Amino acid sequence: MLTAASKLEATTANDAEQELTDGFHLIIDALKLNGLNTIYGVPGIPITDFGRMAQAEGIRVLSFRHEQNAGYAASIAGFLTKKPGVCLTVSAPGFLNGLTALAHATTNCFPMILISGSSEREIVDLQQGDYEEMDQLAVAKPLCKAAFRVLHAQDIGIGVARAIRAAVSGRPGGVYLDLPAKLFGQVMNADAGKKSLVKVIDAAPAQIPAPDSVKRALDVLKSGKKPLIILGKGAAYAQADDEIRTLIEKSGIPFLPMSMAKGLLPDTHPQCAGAARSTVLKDSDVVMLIGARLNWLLSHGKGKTWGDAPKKFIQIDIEPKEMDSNVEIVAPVVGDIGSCVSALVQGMGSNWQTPPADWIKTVQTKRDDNVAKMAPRLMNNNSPMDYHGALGVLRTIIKERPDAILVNEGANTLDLARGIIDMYQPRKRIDVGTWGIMGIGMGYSIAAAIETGKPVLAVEGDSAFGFSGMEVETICRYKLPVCVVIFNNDGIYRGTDVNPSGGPDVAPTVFVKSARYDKMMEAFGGVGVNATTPDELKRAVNAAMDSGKPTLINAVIDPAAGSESGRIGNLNPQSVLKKK
Ligand SMILES: CC(C)(COP(=O)(O)OP(=O)(O)OC[C@H]1O[C@@H](n2cnc3c(N)ncnc32)[C@H](O)[C@@H]1OP(=O)(O)O)[C@@H](O)C(=O)NCCC(=O)NCCSC(=O)C(=O)O
Repeated sequence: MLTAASKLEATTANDAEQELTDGFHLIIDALKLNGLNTIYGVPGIPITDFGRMAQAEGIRVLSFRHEQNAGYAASIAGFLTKKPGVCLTVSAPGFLNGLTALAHATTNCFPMILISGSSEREIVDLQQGDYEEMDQLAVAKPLCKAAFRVLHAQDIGIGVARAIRAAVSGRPGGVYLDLPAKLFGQVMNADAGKKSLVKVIDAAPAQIPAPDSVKRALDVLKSGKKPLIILGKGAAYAQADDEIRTLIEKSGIPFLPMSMAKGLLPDTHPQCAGAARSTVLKDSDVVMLIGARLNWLLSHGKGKTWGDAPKKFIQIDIEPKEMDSNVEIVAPVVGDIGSCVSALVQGMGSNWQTPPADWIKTVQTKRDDNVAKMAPRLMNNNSPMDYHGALGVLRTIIKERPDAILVNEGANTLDLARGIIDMYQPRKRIDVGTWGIMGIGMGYSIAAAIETGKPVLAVEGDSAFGFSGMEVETICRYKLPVCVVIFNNDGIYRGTDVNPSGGPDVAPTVFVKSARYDKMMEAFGGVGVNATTPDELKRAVNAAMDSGKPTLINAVIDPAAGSESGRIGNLNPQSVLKKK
């Protein structure tokens, strides 16, 4: 509805006044009607006024410095809330910047809607050279789950409803909503406009698994002498935390969390096999995947990682096409994770046999060995720091503040932090996801602070931070409780590579030596700290988490620390320094 200040009035033939609305307000009303009250975006033609009006109407509008970061923010907002995160961009270049995040959301199965202004259809279709001309709908289509264009104000309600339903139902993903500039100004009768809006009922309906499939899965699980459960980020997304915990504990089966599923049950849980990863993948005989895909992160379910022992896979996923995508799935269970896990728990009955004691013992021994081997390395107070000394401090801080959100990206910084920092609560670790992408850091941090109200600790490689670093201004502008720690070892993987040609340029993996990223934060009124020892790092992070002030800590890491194997993972926390 129009505000008093912006009411548009028209005079009918008999001089009676008729209340009108327009495209701007219909879009705002449609979003609000469906509980979408936050927009992440970058203003500009033709959506600047839209952002202003949305803010005036009570939507939280967060302006970023680059659309890709706003898009990543929207994507992770979708993961954290199960509602589509909304990103708003300008035409062509802004749209393209946001598109990377939309594709990322689709790949990661996060619900997100990219709303983009676009130039005039008539001119675009005749390719007459409009301002920022591009057939955005056609470009977006292959990169998202669904794409819609709304041409008439009376269709806005349906367009927004379809976008929401497409984003969250079934396997969630990214949706593109194309709004040509002319649509915003289209005027229509306010009553008719209101009636044209659609409140989406039951946007992501429960998908109950077939009873036969549940029985089959339980029969296979029961047959295992060395069973394993793998939890993926789909399990974290489902917000079926209690059901999942019950399943794991009732079954007595060791579980391996993928990185964004860490904390669904604490990493310190006696059944957690995170620190016995190689052993459980190689030696297990029955593997139940819950919201995890057999993609590159699980070596496609075959090869050396999985050892020679024959395996039977059970898979729980909402998407039937996921089954048999890499190896044979002997017991597919198709449905939403909450419904599937509840059905499995019910089917287990009251006299479920926990796995043989020797399997449990093997897993526990391996885990305890790995944890014990790593422990002394986390205690050093070296200067410059190594990864273990610095991460040892952060591990303790997260243990003491288990509800903080940990954002993590980088190569070595990612691979080592994943293993070293234990998580205790669901959906507290957000990271590079399915693509192993660089650049999510500041967008994720901003959305995590906005959506959860919790303190955020972003642990960033110096290279990874560079992709979204300008958003520290956004963090300061909105006074968000985000503490960014940059593991600064002067380069990508490490800062000591040399130019083999002997020429004047530094090696492609090397950055400015001894850079002071903390000064960036100070430039915008935040707190900047240069930390050269684990003790200094600990003090600075604790101060930031206590104060909630935007803080950036330049953690000075030995430039020779780090390994190139970080680029594909498989970096053992115990061996990184030996590999350099
Ligand atoms: C799929 C993977 C989890 C597999 O990695 P692995 O190294 O095999 O496993 P992990 O990291 O989980 O564990 C390594 C070892 O540490 C052990 N481990 C795990 N946790 C612990 C704790 N808490 N204590 C002690 N030991 C531990 C674990 O059992 C393994 O030992 P053992 O059991 O003894 O083997 C990883 O490859 C991954 O997530 N990769 C994503 C990488 C990524 O996205 N990179 C961004 C691209 S960077 C980029 O763009 C670029 O560089 O270019």
